Amino acid sequence: MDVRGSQECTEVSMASWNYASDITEKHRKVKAAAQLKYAAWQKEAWESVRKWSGKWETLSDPFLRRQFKFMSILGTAALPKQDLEKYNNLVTEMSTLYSTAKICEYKNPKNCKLELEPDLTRILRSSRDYGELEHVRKMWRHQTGRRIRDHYKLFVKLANKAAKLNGFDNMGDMWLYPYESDVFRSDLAELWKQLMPLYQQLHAYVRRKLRENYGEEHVSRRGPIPAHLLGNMWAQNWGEVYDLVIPYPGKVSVDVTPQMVAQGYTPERMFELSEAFFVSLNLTRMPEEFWQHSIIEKPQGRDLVCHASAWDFCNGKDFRIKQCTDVTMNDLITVHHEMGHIEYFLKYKDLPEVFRSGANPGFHEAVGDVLALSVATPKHLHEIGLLEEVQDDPEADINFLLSMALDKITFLPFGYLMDLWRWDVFSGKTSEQDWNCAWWDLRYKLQGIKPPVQRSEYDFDPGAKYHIAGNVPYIRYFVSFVIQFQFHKALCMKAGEYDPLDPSKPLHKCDIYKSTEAGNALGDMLQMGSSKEWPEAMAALTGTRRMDASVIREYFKPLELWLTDNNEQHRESIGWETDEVLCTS
Ligand SMILES: C[C@H](NC(=O)O)C(=O)O
Ligand SMILES: [Zn+2]
Repeated sequence: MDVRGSQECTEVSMASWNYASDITEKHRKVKAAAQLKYAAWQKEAWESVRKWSGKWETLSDPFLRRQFKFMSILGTAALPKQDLEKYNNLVTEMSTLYSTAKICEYKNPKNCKLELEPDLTRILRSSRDYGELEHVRKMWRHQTGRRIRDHYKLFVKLANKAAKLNGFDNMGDMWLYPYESDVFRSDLAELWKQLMPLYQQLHAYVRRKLRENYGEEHVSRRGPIPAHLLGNMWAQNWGEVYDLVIPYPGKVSVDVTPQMVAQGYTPERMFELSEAFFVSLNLTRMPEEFWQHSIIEKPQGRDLVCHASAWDFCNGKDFRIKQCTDVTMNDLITVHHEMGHIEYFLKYKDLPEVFRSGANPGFHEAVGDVLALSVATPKHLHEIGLLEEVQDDPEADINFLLSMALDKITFLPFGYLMDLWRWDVFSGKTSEQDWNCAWWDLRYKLQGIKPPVQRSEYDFDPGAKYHIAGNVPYIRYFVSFVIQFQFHKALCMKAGEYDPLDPSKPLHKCDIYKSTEAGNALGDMLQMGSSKEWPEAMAALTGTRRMDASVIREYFKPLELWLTDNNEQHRESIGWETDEVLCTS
C-alpha cells in the first residue's frame, strides 16, 4: 500500500512550493487542483485500508498495526469535494492576505509599502519610539486580522465538519491525535503550572526595566506590560529588547548581530555555518538539490510567503528551506531551526511514508533548536569568531542566561495560549462574538501583557499571527521549548559537556559541537520518525518517557535565583493586575 512517497504527494508539495514562493493566480489554480487530486488519492488509499478495519487491529506485527492505525485517519480529504475546495481556498486566501499585507510608514503616510519581513520586524526590534511601535502594531492588525475574520468563521465550520467525518468531536481533538495521549492537555497544564513562577519573576524584572526606560505613565508598576514595547510583533519572545534590560551593562554583549554585520555575514554563510554544526555531529550534509532549489533570501519584485519553512517533497531526494533571511542573530537561530527539520526529513526518508513525521510534532520543532542551544553559548560564539572574548564570571553568566530567557521563557505562555484559544474556538466553548476578547483574556492572564489601544470584536488579533492565518497548529512549539532542554541535557551528558555533580559544567555552558557521540544518539532517535510512540523515542534519547519541566528550570536556576533576589531588592510586585478594559465585546 505504501509507495515510495507517492507521485501525488510530490506533485502537491511542488505546487504548494511554487505558490508559496511566488504568489500568482496561475500558481494558486495549479495548487488548488493538485490539492484536490492528492485528496482523491488519499481517499482511495483510505477506502482500501477501511476494508481491513476490524482485522488490522489484531495483526501480530506492531509495525504493520501502527501503519494501519495512521492510515485509518483520512484528514480533511474526508470532506465532500465542494467543501474541501472551499476549505482549501479559505486557508490559501487567509495565508495570502497575511503574507502580502503592507502598512504605511509612521512618519511618512505616503509610503505604504512596509512589509512584515524585514521592514516591520526591524522597526519593532530597533525603534524605541512609543508612538511608532503603537502605529506598527495597530496597522498590522488592521491589514491582517481584521481582514480574515469572516474567512475564519467559515473555516472553523468546515474544519469541524472534517473532524467529525474522521470520528473526532472537533478539529482541536483531531490536532491532538498525533500526541497519542488522552491526558495530553492536563500534562500541558501541569508543565505550565511548573514554569509560571519563573515566567512571572522574569516578567516583573522586565516590566521594571521598561518602566525605567519609557516612564511610569506608559509602563505601570503593577499592571500588564504594553505588548508593543517587547520587540516582537506578537510579544512572543522578548530577545530584541535585551539592550534595555541587560542586568550588567558593560560586559561583552551576547547579541552578536553587530558582529555578523561587521564581518559581512550573508544568508548563505549563515546556512553553511548551520550545516557545518550538523556535520560536526556526524549528522547528514544538505543534498545538492537543497542548495539548488532553496530560497534563503527574499526575492525582489514578487509576493511570497516569507514565514520561514522547511519542505519535504516526498521523493527522498528533494528537501528545501524557504526563508527571507535577515543578517541577525535571531535569524541565525531560525536557520538552525529550519535545518533541524531537514535533518529529520533526511533521517526518516527511507521509512514507510506514513512514518515520515516527527515522533510527535513537538519533536520536529525541537531538533534545530537543540543545536542552537549550543550555538548561542558565548563559548561557541567565540569559537566561530563572533565574540571577541569569553568572560567567565557570574555577572556575564546572568547576562547570558537572561538573553536566553528572553527567547525561551517568555515564549512559553504564548506557545501555550495559541492553541488554548483555538481548542476553545473549535469546541465552541468560545463563541464567535467573543473571539477577540477571549484572546485578550488569555494574553492578559498567561502573558501579563495588554494591547496599546483598547480592542473590540471588530478586530481579530489572533489572525495577525502567521500560524492562525496559515492554519498551522501551535502547541508543538510549547512542547518543543520544554523537551528541547531534555534533549540538550541528554546530548550534553553524552558529549561530556555536562555533569550534574560538577559545578564547573552547568547545563547552560554546554556546547555539543563536534561530539559524534551526541550526534549519533540524536540521529538514532530521528531515524525512528513516527514509527514508535513518542515516549519510546523520548526514552531512547533521554532515558525518560515523559515531558519534564524540571530540566528547563535547572538550566535557568542561577537566573531564577538572581531574578527573585533582584525583584525583592526593588520591592517589585510579582504578577499583574488592572481595572482597565482591554477589549469590549
Ligand atoms: C515559534 C514559531 N516558529 C516557527 O514558526 O518556525 C514562530 O515563529 O511563531
Ligand atoms: Zn519549525
